[in-house]
Amino acid sequence: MSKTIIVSNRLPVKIDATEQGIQFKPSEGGLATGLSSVYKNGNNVWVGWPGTEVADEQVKQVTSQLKELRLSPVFLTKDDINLYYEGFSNEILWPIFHYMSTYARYDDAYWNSYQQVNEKFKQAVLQVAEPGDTIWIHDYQLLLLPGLIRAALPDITIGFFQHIPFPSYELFRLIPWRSELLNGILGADLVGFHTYDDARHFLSSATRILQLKSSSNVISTHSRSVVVESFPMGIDSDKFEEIVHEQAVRDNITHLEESFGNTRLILSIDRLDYSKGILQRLQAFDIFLQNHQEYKEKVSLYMIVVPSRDTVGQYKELRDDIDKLVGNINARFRTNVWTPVNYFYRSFPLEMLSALYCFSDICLVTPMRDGMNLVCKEYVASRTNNDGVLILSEMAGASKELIDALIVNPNNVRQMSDAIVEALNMSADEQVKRMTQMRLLISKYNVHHWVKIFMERLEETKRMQQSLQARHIGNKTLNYIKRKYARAHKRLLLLDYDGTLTDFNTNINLAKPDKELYSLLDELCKDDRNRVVIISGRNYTTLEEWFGHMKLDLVGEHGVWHKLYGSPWQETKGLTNLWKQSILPILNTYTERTPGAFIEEKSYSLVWHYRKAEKELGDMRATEMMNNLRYMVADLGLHLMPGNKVVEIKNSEINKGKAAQYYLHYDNYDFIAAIGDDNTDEDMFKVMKEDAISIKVNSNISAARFYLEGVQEVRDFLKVLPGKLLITKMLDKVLNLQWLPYPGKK
Ligand SMILES: O=P(O)(O)OC[C@H]1O[C@H](O[C@H]2O[C@H](CO)[C@@H](O)[C@H](O)[C@H]2O)[C@H](O)[C@@H](O)[C@@H]1O
Ligand SMILES: O=c1ccn([C@@H]2O[C@H](COP(=O)(O)OP(=O)(O)O)[C@@H](O)[C@H]2O)c(=O)[nH]1
Repeated sequence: MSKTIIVSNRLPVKIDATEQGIQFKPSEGGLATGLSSVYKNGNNVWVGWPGTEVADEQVKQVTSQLKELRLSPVFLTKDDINLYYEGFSNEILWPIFHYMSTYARYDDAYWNSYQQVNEKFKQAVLQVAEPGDTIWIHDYQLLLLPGLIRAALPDITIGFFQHIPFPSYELFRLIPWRSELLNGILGADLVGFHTYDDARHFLSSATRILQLKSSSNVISTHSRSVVVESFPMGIDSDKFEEIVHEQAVRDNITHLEESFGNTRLILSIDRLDYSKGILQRLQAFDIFLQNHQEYKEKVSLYMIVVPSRDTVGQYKELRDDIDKLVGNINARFRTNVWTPVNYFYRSFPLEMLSALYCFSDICLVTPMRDGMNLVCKEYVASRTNNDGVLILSEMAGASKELIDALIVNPNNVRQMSDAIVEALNMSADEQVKRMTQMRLLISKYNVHHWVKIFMERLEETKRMQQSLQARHIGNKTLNYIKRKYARAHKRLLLLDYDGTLTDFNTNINLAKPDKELYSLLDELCKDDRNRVVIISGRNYTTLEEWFGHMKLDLVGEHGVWHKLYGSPWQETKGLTNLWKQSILPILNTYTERTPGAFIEEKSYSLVWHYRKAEKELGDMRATEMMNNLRYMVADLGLHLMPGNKVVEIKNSEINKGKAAQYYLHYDNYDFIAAIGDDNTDEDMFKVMKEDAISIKVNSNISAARFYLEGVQEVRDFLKVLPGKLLITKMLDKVLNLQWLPYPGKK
């Protein structure tokens, strides 16, 4: 039976070495607490670090004890912990991803260790992985792992989920090893984040830094399509609702009632982390106490800070700063019967957390940045009476869902202090109204729902990839096409130029044919059975200059100009270009506003190029321009054609489909191939007969039957097409029989 292998830096349990021997305690932190409800299903396995250095002589025992829990340990040495965990993960990635770039310390030793430890995790996964398994990798400590596993197991299903924010491109690109990290993540089939913004930022970094193409939320890497989406993580809400009724929790609530009497409690729970906004929260509480003497002895802050990463410099400092500020506030406001801030620097068992969630009137969750934040969700799930108020930072992923909380900006300490006053004065009805909405959401979008939709999407992604992969021309398909080619008496080859025969160049005049291209075209033209046509959007003068001397047919400007080999150029009759006077000034205004953009004027079309402009700006301007021109273009009988970093405006009766049709009617061809990479080539694919060899380059979303990755693959394909057949008649029969059904035109 196939299984899911969960991989994260930390296992859901950590080692607690006591005098009685080795024991395991639950790990803190959202990832471990959230996923531990899930991995227990079926025969799933969890691979990760048991949270501390383990002496060599204990490795065997720890491994076998963990194995019983279906946990597979990765042991980290002291150096690994210093350099990979505290160093690269928590002194580079954590601050950058939480928008605190000045905290980052770029160090080659950290990077080397990060690579080595990701490799260690790969080995651990390979030991348990079997064909058919699904591997689900979690978080920023393991960004290289999807790529490493993909290289070892090319067909395995890999999901990757990041629990912390993905920063904007401007932050991410600061990291010296940004390309390696992105390539690592893209080893996955599905990449998930908590919020839409994180997914959008990732797409932007991957396409800009790695120069990859994307269509909506799908990135085309050189060998696969990777889907990027948001999956906001939920909690095990039933668990939090049910535990409220347990005796241990009731006892804890009684103790809290005894200790706090009528004092209203504001709850704050975090790991020690500068991203959690603990100091700013204390400042807000300080302002609240200063400005609202009426709450003296009536309101206390109950603040739990769970020790975390306290060997990292910034965390140590933060701990000292919290100690000081708590001391300062208490020293100034404390009375004989009241402590304003009840501060605990340690972790608590679930039964105590649950009692605190139930007992506290307000939960104050105000991180400066947080991937999701599960504490606020746990508070909501525990409010079985539907009362209580949640004050939530707009910088927490959870704020995108919990819109009925009092939403605050954690940098605005006055606003937070005001929100405390508003919460203390909120009517019971209003509390119930808000809490009921939030509880419905938390219960529906729980952790099981999160796992389900992630896994379903992962399966769907794999199916999509497999169907696209089937269109890629591999050896078997190539043999089939070669056979067809060899048997044919009259062949038609319709070849687009830019992006198909030659790579894109930011300078359009430099995308010239080279020796290799000339020689392969010569080879094809030599055969009298072949009619080779370059069918391009380029103007005819350029085509004449580059190919006029060859035994080729040429089609320029998508069909406006036409030259049969041996005849002069011909122009399509009845076209007008008077419309240019109206359109050109509009294109000029967009060119003025977009550095790098330029206009190409052809005899019957205008092209707005932005290949030299900043990509996002160019895309935005192109969309704006098309919206602006839409009605005018329709009135003038023109067609707007978005392409790869271009928008072309041309007569609506001209397109590559019509140009191709001319050839289809011209003769009776028994082998037809059409190859192109752009939107304009889709018109050509759509008029092809069912048995034609239509091939889309660089994108697998097309009406074409087949797909090739890049110019070099097209060239290699055209080179081997006339070559010797390596298959026997019998094999040919098998291949024909096994041939894929025609995928249908879109
Ligand atoms: O393992 P540690 O270094 O001790 O840190 C604890 C975990 O912190 C982070 O949690 C994140 O995941 C939560 C669940 O998705 C999310 O609510 C929160 O916003 C994140 O900060 C970290 O992502 C984990 O890898 C750590 O184990
Ligand atoms: O003493 C404690 C305090 C908190 N938590 C848990 O730690 C997690 C914190 O997750 P969150 O997403 O809020 O933040 P993270 O620490 O992962 O950044 C929550 O599930 C808490 O219940 C815990 O196990 N023990």
